Amino acid sequence: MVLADLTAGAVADAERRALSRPLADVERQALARPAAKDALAALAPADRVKIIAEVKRASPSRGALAEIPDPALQASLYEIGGASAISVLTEERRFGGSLADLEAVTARVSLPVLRKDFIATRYQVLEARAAGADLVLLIVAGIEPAVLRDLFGFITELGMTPLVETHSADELEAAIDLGAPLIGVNARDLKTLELDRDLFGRLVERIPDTAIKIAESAVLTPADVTHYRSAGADVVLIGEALVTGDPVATLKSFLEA
Ligand SMILES: O=P(O)(O)OC[C@@H](O)[C@@H](O)c1c[nH]c2ccccc12
Repeated sequence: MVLADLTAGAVADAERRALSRPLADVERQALARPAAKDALAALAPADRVKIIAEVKRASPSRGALAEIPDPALQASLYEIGGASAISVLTEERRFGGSLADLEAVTARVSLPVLRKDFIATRYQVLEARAAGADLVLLIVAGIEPAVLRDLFGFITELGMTPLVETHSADELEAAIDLGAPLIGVNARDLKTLELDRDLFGRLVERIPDTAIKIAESAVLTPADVTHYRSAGADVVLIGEALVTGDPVATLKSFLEA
């Protein structure tokens, strides 16, 4: 199962980092950071669709996408192009990301930044804040309910915003039970890597209007943005199209869709 392997790998990598950077140190660095940015304000529903633009080098389903020698430059182009928030993939093994990428991006942009990884421990959450992240992804299918609840509370306590990702009606129920303010529906099933572009449209009516509705994955054209927007997405999260094309021009065409 891809998702279980990705999560186990990400946790093992974090445990390895913890040998040279103990939790107490990361915690001190996390607490020394200026307050996290207000992601809910940045992503609040508006009369136009909003975009979370992702720094993404590769993925298990799509292989290598782009080298991105300067992730901070990539993110600053997203900011210029009109993105409302930035996502940085920090998973190393299959997505080619790193915490260094996250730190470089948070140092450069003024938009809220999401740590996109397979988060299953408090240590990883502290790493995110220590690197300047404002949001942290939690994948419902990737962690036990008790861990999901604990990490959701911990992220919130640290002043960050959890983005709770779902891929089924049951997972959506779990996100709603938590009171998640940002709910994502990923078109990609992280257990099989299959894509279901219509999943968002089927699940969206179950999401309460108190939550911000985010459609994730598989946006390659302006028509894909329109597809999610007309289904009810407040926000779309886009990676591949922005790293393989001109980021500013692509964002512009998506925002005008
Ligand atoms: O590159 P795309 O198809 O535009 O997708 C971006 C984003 O949705 C995808 O990277 C993603 C969504 N949820 C995830 C969870 C883990 C890793 C990656 C993801």
